[in-house]
Amino acid sequence: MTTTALPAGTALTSPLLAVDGLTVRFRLRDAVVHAVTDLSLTLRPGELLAVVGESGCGKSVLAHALLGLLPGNATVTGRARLHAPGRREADLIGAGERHLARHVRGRGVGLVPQSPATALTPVRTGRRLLEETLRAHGHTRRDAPAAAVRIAADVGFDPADLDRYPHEMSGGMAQRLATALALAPDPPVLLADEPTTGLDRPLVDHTLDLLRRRCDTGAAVLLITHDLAAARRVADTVAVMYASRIVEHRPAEALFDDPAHPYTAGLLDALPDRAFVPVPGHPPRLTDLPGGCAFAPRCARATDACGTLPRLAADGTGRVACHHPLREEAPA
Ligand SMILES: Nc1ncnc2c1ncn2[C@@H]1O[C@H](COP(=O)(O)OP(=O)(O)OP(=O)(O)O)[C@@H](O)[C@H]1O
Repeated sequence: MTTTALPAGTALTSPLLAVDGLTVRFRLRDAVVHAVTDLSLTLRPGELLAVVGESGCGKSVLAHALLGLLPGNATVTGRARLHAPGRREADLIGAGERHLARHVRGRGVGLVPQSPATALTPVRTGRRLLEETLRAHGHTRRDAPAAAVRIAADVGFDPADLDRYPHEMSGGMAQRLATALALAPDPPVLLADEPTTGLDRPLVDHTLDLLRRRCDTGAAVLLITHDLAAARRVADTVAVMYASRIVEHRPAEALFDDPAHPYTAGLLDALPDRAFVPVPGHPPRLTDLPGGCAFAPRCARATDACGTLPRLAADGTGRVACHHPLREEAPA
């Protein structure tokens, strides 16, 4: 298992969430999908960690593994522990469904799902969904209605639309309702999986600022996003995933100004306000990963050394898994 090095600049408080060596495999009839491999990270109070990477690299599976939401063909190994203030430490991987449902999902770790339209119960209005969630988490029958209106307004959902059913909502409205539902129990850790999908620019910024404010009051957010501009706007730390593994992890400013992994540099070069050149080639199939560095076939810096798997090693400000990193610092 990889040791979790703390990116420099991260506060030295105890983590709310500590993930160590998390690995997820899906069994298919004639293959195994390597969806998440030996993934270690911590999330501290006040930290907004953005997890970025191309489609299919394992970001959503990571979030679902932490909440015990994977289907029956998944095997999950490794450790993930939630240390919420004032509560008993929870083992997210070893805990049974009953414990996760009662004590972890919602109140300990909230999830803004990637496809809210399919996650929302279709036969209840937005108001009913929100009020029921609030009442399940300590609000009284009397104060839940006002709290529902307040939370809806906070996420930019017009309270006048709360009596709509999910199928009467646009994708963006469903997205905001899903965010309101995840925030209603006030969880210390929030996993937000592409929470700005379907929103126009002002609402994207509104949602990102809302997540930032949660962290500023001591909660922690793991933001899964394709949108590097979003990560740059609000993240304290960024973990870049490639083909199921973290390949770089460091404070956002250092990562955006001075990336070490050629893949990170490629993602940044693809931004419209930079070179606007996509990373050449395609990610490998997760059923057929090479033994060495999975990025090597797309990497201009690859050499024979890349035939062996690079270790995710600490460097000056964070961690990188590369035999030929772009930064000056020698691995620590
Ligand atoms: N139930 C499943 N059975 C088999 N493979 C699965 C299953 N669920 C996910 N996968 C595979 O796991 C890999 C990681 O998927 P994941 O949804 O985490 O990607 P992602 O990085 O979140 O991508 P996106 O940004 O497109 O959502 C993909 O190859 C996906 O096809």
